[in-house]
Amino acid sequence: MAAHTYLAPAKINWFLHITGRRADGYHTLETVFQRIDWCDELTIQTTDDGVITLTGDLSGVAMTANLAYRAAVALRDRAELPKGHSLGARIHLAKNIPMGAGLGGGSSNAATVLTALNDLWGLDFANQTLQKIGLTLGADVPFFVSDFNAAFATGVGEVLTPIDLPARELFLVNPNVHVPTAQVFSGFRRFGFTPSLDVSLSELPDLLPNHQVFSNDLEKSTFEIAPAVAHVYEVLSAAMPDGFVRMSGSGATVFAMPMDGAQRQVLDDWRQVCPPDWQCRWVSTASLF
Ligand SMILES: C[C@](O)(CO)[C@H](O)COP(=O)(O)OP(=O)(O)OC[C@H]1O[C@@H](n2ccc(N)nc2=O)[C@H](O)[C@@H]1O
Ligand SMILES: Nc1ncnc2c1ncn2[C@@H]1O[C@H](COP(=O)(O)OP(=O)(O)OP(=O)(O)O)[C@@H](O)[C@H]1O
Repeated sequence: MAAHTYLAPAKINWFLHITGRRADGYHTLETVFQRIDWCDELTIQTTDDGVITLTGDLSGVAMTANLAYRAAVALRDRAELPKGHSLGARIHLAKNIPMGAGLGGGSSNAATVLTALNDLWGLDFANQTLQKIGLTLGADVPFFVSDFNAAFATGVGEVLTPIDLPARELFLVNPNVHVPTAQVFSGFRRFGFTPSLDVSLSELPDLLPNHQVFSNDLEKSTFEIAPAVAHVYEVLSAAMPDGFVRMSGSGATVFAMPMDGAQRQVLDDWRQVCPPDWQCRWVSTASLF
């Protein structure tokens, strides 16, 4: 069968407040996810031989541990097939989104495989069902399975309410360090966390770039684990004293939203001196589809 190519976008978290901890150890949170136009690319061809393979940029992650591969297996396990019928797929992954970056790259890969194979295999599961399957793969997967450009999320990130946010240009800096999410969550408590928001969802879009109201409760834990992330945060904050600077997810990526042309120029100038092994880029939150 013909091969189909899909873009898997990354996300940022505009803020991330920890609101509690479940019995299973996962933390509940409130956050706003928004997609950005920094994408991985997946090419998928289906077969009826019952074999699923993943090739391309596996970046040291064994195929069977890769979230793109695990998504295909999870979906196939849920399919009720007529006797003798078997589902297979050849998946090729081209990575652009850095891993362990707080950008949800692996989660986005998983979501893209779920939605694409649901269509190509003719399974027609409802999106809500795909989100539930996605949640077994990672807390960010349900957002990427949804078709929301931006969403307010609670739970561990699976209770989603879409919100309309304006398209913005953001300056992202990833200092090329891999931050283990588990270690970040295990260490944040010492630094305290933000009380739950008391703003209505309708107020959120206008309030969002307000540095005082919205924070990321994981920042200090990540800064301690990876001082390079703290350095990026300090440099961008110094460059834009009244701008919006925030770490995304559990890091290592920090993003800045310039408030005016002068701040945009400052970031562009800073880009010229960005260390060669760091990834510094402008991205847009405009809807991709
Ligand atoms: C930080 C975020 O990226 C925000 O978007 C997500 O909450 C991360 O969720 P995720 O990708 O599912 O995280 P994983 O990398 O699978 O989780 C690694 C470990 O981080 C801890 N973890 C993760 C998510 C969460 N809400 N609470 C946690 O305590 C758990 O110990 C988990 O075993
Ligand atoms: N296809 C994949 N792409 C990226 N990472 C993957 C993939 N499959 C498995 N992983 C593993 O999952 C981990 C988390 O990857 P992912 O990119 O989803 O999270 P992240 O970049 O840390 O973003 P966040 O912290 O927001 O979840 C990686 O560190 C990697 O070891």
